[in-house]
Amino acid sequence: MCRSLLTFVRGTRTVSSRKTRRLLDKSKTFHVACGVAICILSVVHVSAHLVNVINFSESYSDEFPALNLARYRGEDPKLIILTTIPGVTGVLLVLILFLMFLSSSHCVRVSHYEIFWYTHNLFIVFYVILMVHMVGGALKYQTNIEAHPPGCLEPNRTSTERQSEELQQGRCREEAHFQPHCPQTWLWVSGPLCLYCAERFFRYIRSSDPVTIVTVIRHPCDVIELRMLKKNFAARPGQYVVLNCPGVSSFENHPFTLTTCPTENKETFGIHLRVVGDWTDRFTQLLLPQPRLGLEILPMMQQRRYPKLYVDGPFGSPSEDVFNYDVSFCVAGGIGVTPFACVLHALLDGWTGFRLQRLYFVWVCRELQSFFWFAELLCALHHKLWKENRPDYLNLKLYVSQPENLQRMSEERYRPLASRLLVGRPRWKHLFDEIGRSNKNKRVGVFCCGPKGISRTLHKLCNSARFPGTTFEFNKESFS
Ligand SMILES: NC(=O)C1=CN([C@@H]2O[C@H](COP(=O)(O)OP(=O)(O)OC[C@H]3O[C@@H](n4cnc5c(N)ncnc54)[C@H](OP(=O)(O)O)[C@@H]3O)[C@@H](O)[C@H]2O)C=CC1
Ligand code: HEM
Repeated sequence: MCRSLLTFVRGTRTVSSRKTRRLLDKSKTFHVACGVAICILSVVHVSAHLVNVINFSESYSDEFPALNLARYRGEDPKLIILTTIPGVTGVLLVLILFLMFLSSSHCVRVSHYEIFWYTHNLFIVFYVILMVHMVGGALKYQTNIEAHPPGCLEPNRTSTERQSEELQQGRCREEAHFQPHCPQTWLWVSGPLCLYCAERFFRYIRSSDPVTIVTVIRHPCDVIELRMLKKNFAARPGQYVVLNCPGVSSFENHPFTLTTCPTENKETFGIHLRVVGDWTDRFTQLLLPQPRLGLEILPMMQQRRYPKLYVDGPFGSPSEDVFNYDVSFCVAGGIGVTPFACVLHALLDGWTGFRLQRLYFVWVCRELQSFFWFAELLCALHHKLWKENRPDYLNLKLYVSQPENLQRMSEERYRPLASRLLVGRPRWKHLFDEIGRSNKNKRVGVFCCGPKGISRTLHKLCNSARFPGTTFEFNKESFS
């Protein structure tokens, strides 16, 4: 989960193979797998120690008192657990893990992300207690094996059986001595924990300066465009940032894909956010207070004062690899267009510098108005490619899924879009067949960002191998 480290690795050319780079997309999945494994193995560990504590109570050893955890034979196992360091810390670890596991379920993360986030940060307490868990010295090993070979008889115990030579051999010279195991947890935990703490410290320092909000634009269908400025901020198309606006909540951080990145000619970077929840709603009210009646020219002293805004990131995502295929097929659903908007801006700035030779771009929206979020950009790129004699570089299709919302894109300047406008949902199989036929023996990168239904359908089609001669490689966008 060291996002900045993963972003750095994704950006360097050290990881050049697509297969290895795709592993970077799986960082969160890998983490969840480890987290679930920790929980399952913790259940095994705890069950074993419950049997263990009963043994400690029932098999109290009079012969070797140092080995006992119970204070006397038959001591209540619950008392042993609640009055020893391994017992108390073990109970706390189970409680923390249980809380983390419950709060990191998908439904909690989708509906109450902050509950997940704050419970998940208990991991710091978890690791500290884990280091203390072993200091109780419950598990011991014998230190004087030579002087007291395991199984030999007490040195000062007379025994009637002391007849045979080998028994005489077996006699030991001193009592058995035992030593607690040295705690080794810190050996396993300190490396990853230091790496992660360094990552969080780096992110804290980097995001401590507020950004300057340069422009706020209201778009159709409840979308707000925000253009910002931040010293030394650099980003690549496809990356995302995490916003924190103390005016809304100091405790909430929300990820948004960049729709424009800083370039040599333009320092600002931008996002498009759809007002769909309480945070975006409150944030939008702070950015654009309710329009006043009529047009008011504010005196200089009352010019717009935007809320303080902090940006953490940028962080990498699969969409960065759109440029690393000869042919890429990008599918956007609604506001899920944001990662590809940045890609289109980069192509507009200069499409010749990339490995990418052809881009199929399908964008599905409920209302026609949504396409106006990036209509200028799409038309500008279309005209540039025609002017530079590569009209086949961009294959664009726009779908309005709710036909009743269909009006006309009547303005002349949007003609390139109007002629590529289709009604209803795309016929994905037909699209794949068309792309497969035009790109025989090619590896096509399929990128999807939007409602889960779309990515599931595309993922299945990519893995269906229905298109002989063309390999479709699925890359699902998510805030990794
Ligand atoms: N970087 C990232 O990870 C980002 C992710 N997103 C995600 O993108 C999504 C976009 O949300 P929103 O703008 O509300 O999208 P909408 O819910 O408005 O859906 C957009 C379009 O997708 C269509 N659609 C839905 N399912 C399918 C399907 N199985 N096959 C074909 N078309 C389908 C809908 O058609 P219909 O009208 O028929 O339902 C609709 O026209 C959100 O879930 C958001 O989380 C957004 C931005 C960035
Ligand atoms: C029990 C099962 C677990 C699940 C399902 C789970 C799930 C997740 C998810 C989905 C994220 C990503 C959050 C995001 O990107 O917004 C995450 C992040 C993280 N998890 Fe877990 N986790 C689990 C257990 C654990 C455990 C046991 C630990 C440590 C003891 C842990 C430590 C972390 C850390 C440090 C992060 C990084 C947060 C960040 O920097 O963004 N997780 N976890």
